[in-house]
Amino acid sequence: MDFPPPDGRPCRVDVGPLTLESGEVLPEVRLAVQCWGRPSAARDNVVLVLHALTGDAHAAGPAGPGQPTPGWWDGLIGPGRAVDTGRWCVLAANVLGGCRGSTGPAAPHPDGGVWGGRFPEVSVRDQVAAEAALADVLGIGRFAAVAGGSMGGARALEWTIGHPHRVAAALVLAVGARATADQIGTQSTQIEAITGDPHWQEGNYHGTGRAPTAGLALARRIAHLTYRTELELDERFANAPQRPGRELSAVESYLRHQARKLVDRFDPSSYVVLTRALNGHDVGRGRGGVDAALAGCPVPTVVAGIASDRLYPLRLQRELAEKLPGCRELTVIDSRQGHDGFLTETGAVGALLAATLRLADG
Ligand SMILES: CC(=O)SCCNC(=O)CCNC(=O)[C@H](O)C(C)(C)COP(=O)(O)OP(=O)(O)OC[C@H]1O[C@@H](n2cnc3c(N)ncnc32)[C@H](O)[C@@H]1OP(=O)(O)O
Ligand SMILES: N[C@@H](CCO)C(=O)O
Repeated sequence: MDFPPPDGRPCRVDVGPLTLESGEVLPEVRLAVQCWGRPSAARDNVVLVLHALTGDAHAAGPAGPGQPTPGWWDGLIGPGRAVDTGRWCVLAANVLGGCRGSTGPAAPHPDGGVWGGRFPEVSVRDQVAAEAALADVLGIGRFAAVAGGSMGGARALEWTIGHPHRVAAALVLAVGARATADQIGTQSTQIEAITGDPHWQEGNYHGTGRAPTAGLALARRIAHLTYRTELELDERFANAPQRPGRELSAVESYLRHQARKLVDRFDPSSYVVLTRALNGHDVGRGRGGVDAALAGCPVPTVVAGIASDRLYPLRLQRELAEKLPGCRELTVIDSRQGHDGFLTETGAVGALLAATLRLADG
């Protein structure tokens, strides 16, 4: 098949059927893809960038019609940028289970309806298997690099452990080897906010005119608090009201705004499917445990975390750096923005990408 256009134009790629970790088979998997720069004849200069929970294939470029957010690593990808598209070809795909063009609960079922509540549970490993099938279809034997933060970091790590021969170098950012009790605790609370919404309808709400948007809004508010820091929020909002004399606090207004923006661009059942996948993230599953899985991974890797990240604290990246034989450096990003630093700290993330590509150059 032809490679996606080099100017970031969205396209969809059929990657065929996929057998999931659970044994269930998804009969037709399609991934929404964007690409910047041209692949070499050998297709050995392709860098796979992996988005986080609510991201999509739009890693670079502005927001626009049909594209509600600017690229999540915009500023890092392009001519002369950290990932120089004069040299590298950058590929991004919306994750399996997502709602931005890839096969997921809001996508068409082969019977002509919508998957809805019939969409099976997928794991981070299944998501990587779908990306590996995409690489097969596009004729990419080995990525020059895979890179991602948060859920994108979980997939980057799964790539290096599950498909080490297909990755020359990796950036694993703001993630750990498995979900922690704290993450599962807050994330399962978010899931319940959605599935407990009277409009949830067992996930079969598409086309009914009623969707669990109140649940999704609540989930995002809970999540957003875990993405930022106590200090940042207090410095920005303290205990101020949104308007003098009004009851609504500024931080509440801010969280409502974040929630509204997500509700406008994201499907609640995708949020549930992807959050469940994150809750099940565990590189040690079926591989003799975390230590054995990490010890068997030779891929040259840059590991990084954010000092103020309370969702994926630094101890998790320290563990990765200690136990991954291929880890070349552990970088700590100093940011007041907590977990979201993997999106907002452009300068530091650019340096990490540059370091990863130096590893790819051998
Ligand atoms: C994984 C992915 O990559 S997904 C694609 C990109 N990510 C997202 O869109 C995820 C959702 N957004 C975010 O998580 C964050 O906005 C980030 C990480 C992208 C950016 O963070 P920051 O630049 O620090 O933005 P911040 O958290 O301050 O939010 C700014 C918004 O809050 C609004 N805001 C600030 N204070 C208030 C308030 N008191 N009341 C209401 N709204 C407020 C601002 O007007 C601004 O609105 P806008 O985004 O509509 O322009
Ligand atoms: N802000 C990010 C954080 C999750 O890692 C997102 O919405 O995907």
